[in-house]
Amino acid sequence: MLKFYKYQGTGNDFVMIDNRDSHFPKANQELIELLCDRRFGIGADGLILLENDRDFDFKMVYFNADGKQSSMCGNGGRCIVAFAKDLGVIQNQCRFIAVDGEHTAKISSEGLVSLQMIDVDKVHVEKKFSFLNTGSPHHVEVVRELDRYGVFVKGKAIRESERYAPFGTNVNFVEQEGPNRFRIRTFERGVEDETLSCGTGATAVAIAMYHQGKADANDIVIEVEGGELSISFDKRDNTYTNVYLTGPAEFVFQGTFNN
Ligand SMILES: N[C@@H](CCC[C@H](N)C(=O)O)C(=O)O
Repeated sequence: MLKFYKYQGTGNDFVMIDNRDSHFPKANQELIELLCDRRFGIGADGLILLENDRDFDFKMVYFNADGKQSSMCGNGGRCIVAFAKDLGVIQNQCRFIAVDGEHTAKISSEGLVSLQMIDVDKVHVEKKFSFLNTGSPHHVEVVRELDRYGVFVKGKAIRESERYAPFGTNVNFVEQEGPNRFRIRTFERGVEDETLSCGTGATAVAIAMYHQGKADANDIVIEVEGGELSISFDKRDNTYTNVYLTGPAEFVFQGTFNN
């Protein structure tokens, strides 16, 4: 019997496992895929292990719904902070280690989790899109009529295109809603579908829009299908630093899985 917890951050949902005693068989890709399966398992966009680390409050190990370990997950990072607090591992602030390095985070009195993301020193800008890495790789493209946009078909084609082979990319389609406010829809690598939110994606869009002069504040609101995220940063010598991703991260339910 496997004890699990389910969390979500703006609709990006995760199976959380307290793996401080190292009991979880993390090489078992089929099991992780099954746990994330929405019909035969618990259902989630990804699975996250909370583990002990000698130098940090905890370690985050992230797997996409396809069962493979992947790059950083921003919403998952915010959710594991809420999970660590619920387990009593931390109080309202922490320092943890993930695949892309060290992260700090704070939980506000309203329960919003603010997660420091990696610095970004490269934004590749083309006429029709931009590409940057915010812990995970992101293609960012401004489109019209986002509501009716073919996110699945167009996102999948870009994700699988020669340009991003062999590793692929996440794909964000963006529409400006107002000054320093954007709405996005994201096709996620490893889920191979549109998700309701992507934290590293929202961060990438905020930085890409600022970088191209479509935003002029260093605090940007990103509306995602599952809610609202805000991204703040400083720009120094062409590097985006003190990048913070802020939004809700909530416990949904817990249970045991018969494996
Ligand atoms: N949902 C995530 C991104 C997770 C990683 C991504 N699917 C990848 O493999 O690149 C987020 O909130 O950042």
